Amino acid sequence: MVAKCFFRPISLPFTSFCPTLLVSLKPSGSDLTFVSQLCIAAHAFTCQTFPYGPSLWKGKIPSQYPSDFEKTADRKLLDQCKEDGAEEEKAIAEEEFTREFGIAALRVPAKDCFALENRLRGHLLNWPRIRNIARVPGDEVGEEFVSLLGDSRKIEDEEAEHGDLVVLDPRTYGKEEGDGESLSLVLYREKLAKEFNSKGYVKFRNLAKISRPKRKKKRKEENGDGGSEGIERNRKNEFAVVEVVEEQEERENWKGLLGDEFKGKWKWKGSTRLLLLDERYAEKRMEELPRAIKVAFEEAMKDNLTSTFELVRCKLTLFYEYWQMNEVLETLLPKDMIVPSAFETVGHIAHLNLRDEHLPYKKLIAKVVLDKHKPKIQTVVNKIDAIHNDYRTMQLEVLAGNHSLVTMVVENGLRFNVDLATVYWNSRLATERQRLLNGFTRDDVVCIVYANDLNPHAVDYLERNSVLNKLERKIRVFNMDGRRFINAMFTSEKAHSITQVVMNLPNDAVEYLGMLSYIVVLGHR
Ligand SMILES: C[S@@+](CC[C@H](N)C(=O)[O-])C[C@H]1O[C@@H](n2cnc3c(N)ncnc32)[C@H](O)[C@@H]1O
Repeated sequence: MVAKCFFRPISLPFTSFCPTLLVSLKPSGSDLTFVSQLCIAAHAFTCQTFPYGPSLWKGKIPSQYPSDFEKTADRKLLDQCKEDGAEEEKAIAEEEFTREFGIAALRVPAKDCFALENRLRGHLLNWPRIRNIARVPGDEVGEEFVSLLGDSRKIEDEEAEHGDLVVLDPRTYGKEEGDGESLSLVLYREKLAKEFNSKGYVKFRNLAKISRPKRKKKRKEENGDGGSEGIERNRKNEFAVVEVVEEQEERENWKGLLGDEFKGKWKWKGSTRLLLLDERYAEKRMEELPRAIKVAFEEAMKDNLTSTFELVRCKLTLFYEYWQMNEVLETLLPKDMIVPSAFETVGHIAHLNLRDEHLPYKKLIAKVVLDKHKPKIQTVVNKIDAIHNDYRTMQLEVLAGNHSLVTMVVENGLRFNVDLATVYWNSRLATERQRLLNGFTRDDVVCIVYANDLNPHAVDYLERNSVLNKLERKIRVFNMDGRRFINAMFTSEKAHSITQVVMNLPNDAVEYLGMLSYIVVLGHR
């Protein structure tokens, strides 16, 4: 089961992703010691055994892909990234992140699945984002079909009524008859078809549905999409697929005859669901399973439901879409490199602060960030220089996604349009802004806010945003140097009504105090 040992400090829980807070990737001296010690502990642990749960290093790579992950196209791509300075947006070979896991499951009647899930919870698969009640194609069977073909008690009644079927039915299910040959499903279906009367499908009306391909599907086939099925078709919308592996062959036979819709219901047992069992039971037989499962099985046997309570082997396939950003990056970046695990978000923009060592891989990192946080994130940028201009705007390089740096931020119920190319914005200040608001008292409430910023773009956005939030009548906007603004305010009669001044220009604000005893900073908002 264990494919490879993988020791990466980033796997430690305290480095987990936080969408709004930019976690520093450079620990301070004392932190570093702490990290190293924990890493050693983590290494010792992973060396002995793989932790519970799915991992790109644990699952089986589907046979059509290279078995040595180190030499995949992505690895070559990385080398290429280094050579060409990561100029192009890199495509990721998503298929190479597909992993298959063998697991066991209980097939149970659909109507009982929630009760059984509750009852057997401790024994079910507990992997992130994987539901332990699984559906497989064809597990839904209409009541008419159950009574028509699936329920053994009803079939017995039918047999008594229609002598021919008594002969045909056992052969359909693969049993030998007098002549030693097993009757094909085609013959069985023909026999059923003879039961139709001239008015139409009175008795077997659902067989009409079976014979007729669905319109939607037909259209798909015309478009050339019809060939892809099973995993390929599912994976467009899903990050994981469960397949029952034991019945593959038989199912294919039924599928050929009756169409996709019925390929999973070859035994006509009625609607069923799969309860995925914990990974440690993957290879176990029924008698080796925990008592709770065996008791549930015995109860089902007593109720004569054995046909819909069985242990089956499954293949759980996880696709690129399943894996988290750090899991994908851990496999893509060089082993000794700390994986960027966090970024700041401003509206639709993810703002990275990459270290120098990441720069050769910046496009690849950005692509993974984009893939893993769509649709909320549409653009990934990296800060390319420290802020050292008066307007405090950042030099940003767009690494992936659309190139628009104009975005909408919602904070404390207010909406702000900002253009990161021309205006300073820092989502991390949201808490500080809230703290300031909390500090105001009833007596501090002023009907008019005097707002000033040196940056004309910031002032432009301030005006737009005050309109956007229907506050334009309560805000007076100025575009002046802070010193002049404060002097002007406090030499006018407006000074009498001002109780608070907020000034968030940390470097210089203190110099603007001038004649004030206490000061507020008014930024571009
Ligand atoms: C740290 S940003 C804060 C922006 C905004 N108030 C906020 O909270 O997001 C500092 C702001 O001070 C403005 N600024 C810089 N020098 C200034 C000056 N001399 N007078 C007035 N505003 C100034 C910058 O344009 C920038 O928007």
